[in-house]
Amino acid sequence: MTADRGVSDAGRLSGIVPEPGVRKPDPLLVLDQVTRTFGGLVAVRVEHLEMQRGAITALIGPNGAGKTTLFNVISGFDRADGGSWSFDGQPLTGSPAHRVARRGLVRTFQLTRTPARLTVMENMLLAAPGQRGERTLPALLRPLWRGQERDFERRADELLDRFRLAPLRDDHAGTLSGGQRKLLELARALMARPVMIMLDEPMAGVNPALTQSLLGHITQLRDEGLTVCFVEHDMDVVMGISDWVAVMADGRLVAEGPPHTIGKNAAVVDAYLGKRHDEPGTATEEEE
Ligand SMILES: Nc1ncnc2c1ncn2[C@@H]1O[C@H](COP(=O)(O)OP(=O)(O)OP(=O)(O)O)[C@@H](O)[C@H]1O
Repeated sequence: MTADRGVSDAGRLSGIVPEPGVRKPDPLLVLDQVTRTFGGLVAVRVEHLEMQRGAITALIGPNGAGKTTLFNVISGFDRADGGSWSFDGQPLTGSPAHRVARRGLVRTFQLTRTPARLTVMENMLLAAPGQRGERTLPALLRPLWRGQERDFERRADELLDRFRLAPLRDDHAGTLSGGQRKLLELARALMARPVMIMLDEPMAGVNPALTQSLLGHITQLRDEGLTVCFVEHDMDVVMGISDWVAVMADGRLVAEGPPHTIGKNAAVVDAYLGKRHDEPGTATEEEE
């Protein structure tokens, strides 16, 4: 996980034509003709989308654009009706969540999934890869398993230190603030040493101070070589940390480009204004 390659992976996006479906110099995740329908509703219909390795890609769009559904499909928490996608050059289409995670693609959820009655450390260990335990492991191998447990605990402690959650190690997750839970969710996602993380609204419900801290952590992870895709409604956050922005509306990819180009893009303006004209705006839209 190092970005020490002369020009960073994210930097290699400069000069790419900002148009939907454009090819990237070193794509890690590639989607083709991905569709997901619910009854008669087409929630996702993405013709082609590439996410650059080592970059932070923001996935934005009005409410109901299909962002979470796309996350669910790719990460194996939902099924697609059609299409294919690959990760690091190998097919990933239709892989269930545990296999997707094993391949190095881990996602977080809009609403955190940190079991409240478990301690922070227990939450971390629950996210360890493999989840090998005494039930599944023959008694003879138990010493090996204990060794693995110690490795996981060491990894968990490193991450809790990194995210300044170490003092809360033995507290129940339920006692954490919304922002601390988001940090824990991020730390949990990193237990498996992923190649890419997909974060669904990582800043939602986080106070401004912790938002800054989370943003710093995400850019630092990118600088270490991690590929990041995140869904976000807060445009300051999107403009602040993303290397590239992909915009969805009505299930389709309607625009993509560097953050500074997106606000001026007619398709993006249409997507948001259309939404605003059709129905009462959301709090986020009204703030813009
Ligand atoms: N399980 C489901 N059953 C039926 N319709 C669904 C389901 N999940 C999503 N949808 C619909 O699919 C469309 C896309 O929803 P999705 O949640 O992916 O949008 P989004 O861009 O993530 O929105 P938001 O920003 O509000 O989270 C919406 O019209 C939504 O109502």
